[in-house]
Amino acid sequence: MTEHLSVSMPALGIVRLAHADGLALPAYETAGAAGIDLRAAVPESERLVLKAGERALVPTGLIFEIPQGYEGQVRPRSGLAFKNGVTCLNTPGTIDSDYRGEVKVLLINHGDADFVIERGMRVAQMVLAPVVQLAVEERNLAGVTARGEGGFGSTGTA
Ligand SMILES: O=c1ccn([C@H]2C[C@H](O)[C@@H](COP(=O)(O)OP(=O)(O)OP(=O)(O)O)O2)c(=O)[nH]1
Ligand SMILES: [Mg+2]
Repeated sequence: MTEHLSVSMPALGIVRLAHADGLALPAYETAGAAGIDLRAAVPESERLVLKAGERALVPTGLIFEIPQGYEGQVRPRSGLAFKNGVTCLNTPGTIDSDYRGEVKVLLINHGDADFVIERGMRVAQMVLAPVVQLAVEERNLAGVTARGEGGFGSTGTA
């Protein structure tokens, strides 16, 4: 499902760790999908049970080489959130382009039943997005604007 992608775009590199052997690599499930789904690389024999209210770091068994100038955003899957109350606690999780560790998904079970994570289950999705880095400068005063200090609903609701 990547034939339509521009060849001028840099590729996302993926290095598979031993515990992801046999799992499908993340891929765009449809031509217009924003994210690639991340699969749980938990051992077949030791299903991960996320009790109601519990959180867990779910291994993907993958190291990503994200091109410089991009980030990975780990986001929940709406199906898991709607059906099971299972979501990413730190959404969107930030994957830095210079991170070379295993990507993990921080799931939390907000539902009222145990949630069993099986090997290969698609537990989250990762959206690649461009990022800008700006120089950081300390200043004595901030410039005047019409908004000023107004915020947190200052413009009303209607
Ligand atoms: O859901 C996530 C979020 C982060 N990470 C990894 C990749 C990321 O590049 C790194 C650091 O993430 P972040 O900057 O959000 O965490 P931190 O608490 O600021 O840690 P650090 O001090 O290592 O930056 O942890 C994941 O594997 N999954
Ligand atoms: Mg950080």
